Formats: sequence, structure tokens, C-alpha cells
Amino acid sequence: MTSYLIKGVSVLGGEPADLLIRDGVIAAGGRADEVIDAEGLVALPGLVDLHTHLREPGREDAETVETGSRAAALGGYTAVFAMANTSPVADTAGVVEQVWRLGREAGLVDVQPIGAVTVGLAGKQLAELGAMATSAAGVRIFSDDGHCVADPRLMRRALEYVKAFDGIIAQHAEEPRLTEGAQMHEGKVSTRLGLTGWPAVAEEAIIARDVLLAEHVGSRLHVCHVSTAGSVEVLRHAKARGVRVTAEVTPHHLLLTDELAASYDPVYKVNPPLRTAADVQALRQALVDGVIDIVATDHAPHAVEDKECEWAYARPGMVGLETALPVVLSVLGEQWELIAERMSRAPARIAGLTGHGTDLAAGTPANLTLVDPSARRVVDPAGLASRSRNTPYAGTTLPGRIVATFLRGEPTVLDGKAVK
Ligand SMILES: NC(=O)N[C@@H](CC(=O)O)C(=O)O
Repeated sequence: MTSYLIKGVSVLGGEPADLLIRDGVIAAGGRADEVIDAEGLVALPGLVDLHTHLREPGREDAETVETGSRAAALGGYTAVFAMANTSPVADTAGVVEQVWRLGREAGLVDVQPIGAVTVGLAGKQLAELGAMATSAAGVRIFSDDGHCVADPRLMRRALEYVKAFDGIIAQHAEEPRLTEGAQMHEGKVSTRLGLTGWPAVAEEAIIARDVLLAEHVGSRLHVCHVSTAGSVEVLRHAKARGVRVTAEVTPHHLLLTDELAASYDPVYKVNPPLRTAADVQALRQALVDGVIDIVATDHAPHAVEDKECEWAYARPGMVGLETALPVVLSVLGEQWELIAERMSRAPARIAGLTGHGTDLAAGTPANLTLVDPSARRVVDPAGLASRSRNTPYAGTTLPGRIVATFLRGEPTVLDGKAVK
């Protein structure tokens, strides 16, 4: 195994130092086979994404485990959690093991499958959570993402079931009766455009219900893609009460607003929808003060025919793995400790993922990424490694370039290019 000396790198924004990677771990000192001149680069623990759609099995035309893994590595990630809304749905041990095995075969990031909460995401009957937990994939997080577990009794049962093995229910918080026919955020812009609105309360009502259920059961709840200022207040209240709840925000909800829908360009259609500037401000503040624990991409690749059509017919979702860190850098600035916490350590801790999200001390697994914060990049959809092109940042200049990524000491990205 090739050893690497990363010379003059700023670990988490600290003073320049040398970092040695040997036999898959960060080593204390000594010689190396290869030297990487890392002057001006920052080393972060490899990023961990708790919310990725890899589309395999079923929609390999939009993404595969391999192409999504490559996009993740290029974005600085060393682990991603694959959502269950595939076809067939990842609601059995067989499907989660398939995704897990495909991830190992690709070997670019650790792919951890998320299991569905209900059979077929239909919200009627619990899926075989225990069988998925004890499968080779060792599933700990369950989600019907794309759909809300709307039935409160089923949600309660799911929380009770996973409590036995300290599992997590990750909820897509959307009261379906309040979002029937919804096309975008309900507000001034939707009124002006004449599009049916997705009100903030549809998210907030489910989060409020679920934190109370999680408290009642004493189980762990994770809230996917929080998008409103009101949701932040509900979470703040729940955390103050000691409820076992964690929450994520996406890069796009930290940057973009519902005004973009005025273009009628479906690249801006996403679930939950882009909200107002006031929501964006509240989400940024919540990420800084910890009410929101992590950034998760909600990388949602879609084939051209599902995106380049009329707004009403377009599928919701945006690709995000390759732009997440640059977007977060543009929002937070070079707050490296905070970025490492929200994009690597906290997600690894929430998921119980060992070997990722470390402090890069000697002896820890060499899962890390090197970033050039001074570089600027104009996002070119054609240059993405993802099989889909639905990025809302086409033509936008973003700060930060991911120069290299290492998974257990093996480079997956070097010189900004995927190694395989
Ligand atoms: N986030 C999205 O806009 N899309 C997700 C599922 C969903 O949450 O609707 C997808 O799978 O495409």
C-alpha cells in the first residue's frame, strides 16, 4: 500500500504541518513513497452524508451506487447513507445487502444503506426493520424519505421497535394533507406565480408531533432536511426538554430562496421547497448554534426527462454531493472546526459510524479530504461525475476545490480527479 506524506497542510485550519498516511491510518512520522505538496490546503476528516439518493436498484439511468460514490468522493466524502426510495424499495434485508455490496465493490466511499420504515414506503405496515438491522448491511437508520410516515400510530411503533437496538427513525416531515398538489413554498411568491403552495406548517406540525412521540417512547428521531424558521423553534424547544432528536439542513436550503421559482426552471423544484430569505437566515443561525446538528446533501439525481419539462411535471430534487462543501464554505466562511463538526463528526456520531469523523490524530483511520479554500470554481453540469445534471448552481462561482480524498489511506481523488 502506497504511503503518502502530505506536506505543509493545515489540519482543520491549524498551523501548517506534515501528515503521514501509512497502512490505512494517520502515522506519527517517518518516510513515505509519495509526497503531496499541500501548501495552502486544509485537511478535514472525510465528510459523511446521512442523506443521499443513489437510485440503484431501479433508476440506474439517473445514478448508480458507483457514479454516486464517485460524485461523493469528488465532493470530499468518505461515507454516504443511501436512502431507501429505490425500486424495489430498500425494505428488506435482500435489497439493503445489495446496496451495501455494490458500495463495497465500487470502493470509493463507505455506502451505508438506510432501510425503509414501511413496506414499499406506503405508510401502512412496518417493514422488516429487525432483519435489515441484523443483515450484513447492519442498518441503524430507517426512513421513508420522499414520503412522510404520516400515521402517528405507525410512527410510534417504528420508534418503539428501533429503540431495542438504539436505531433511528429519520423522518421526512411533511403532513400530506397539507401539501396535496403543492408545487413550491406557500407564500407571496407562490401567490404571485399562481402555483399551489407547500406551507411551512406542513413540516412544523409533523416535527412537533414526532418530537413528542420520540419523547414519549424515549427513542431517537432524526429530522431530514429542515427548511423553515418555525421548525427550528420546535427543535430548539424539544432539545431544551432533552428529547433525543437530531436534525439536518441541506446546502440548498442554506443558500437559495423561493424567489428562484419565478424562473419556472424545474431545476429549482425540490422537496421540501426552497423557502424565504428569513427561513434561510434562521437555518444558518441554527446550524451555527447547534439546534441543527448537521448538513446533509439530499443529493437527488434525476434523469433529463424528469427534470427538463414543465414545472408541474418535474420531479423534485437537486444533485448536491459535488457542491456541498463549496456551498457551505460560501455560507459559513472558513470556520473549519464548525464545518468538520457539522459535515463529518456529528453525522458519524449520530450514525454510530466508527473510523469516520475523527480528529485526524495519529493512529486514526486515514479518512480525510484536502481542500483548497482559495480556489474558485464555476459549476459546469457537464463536468459533474454524477450521472444526472440537475444542479441549481450551473454557471455559479463557488469557493473551495476538493483536491484529494482518502478512504482508509487509499486515494479516491487526487489533483481534483477521481482515481478510478
Ligand atoms: N428531496 C427531493 O426533492 N427529492 C427526493 C425525495 C423527496 O424528498 O421528495 C428524491 O428522491 O428525489
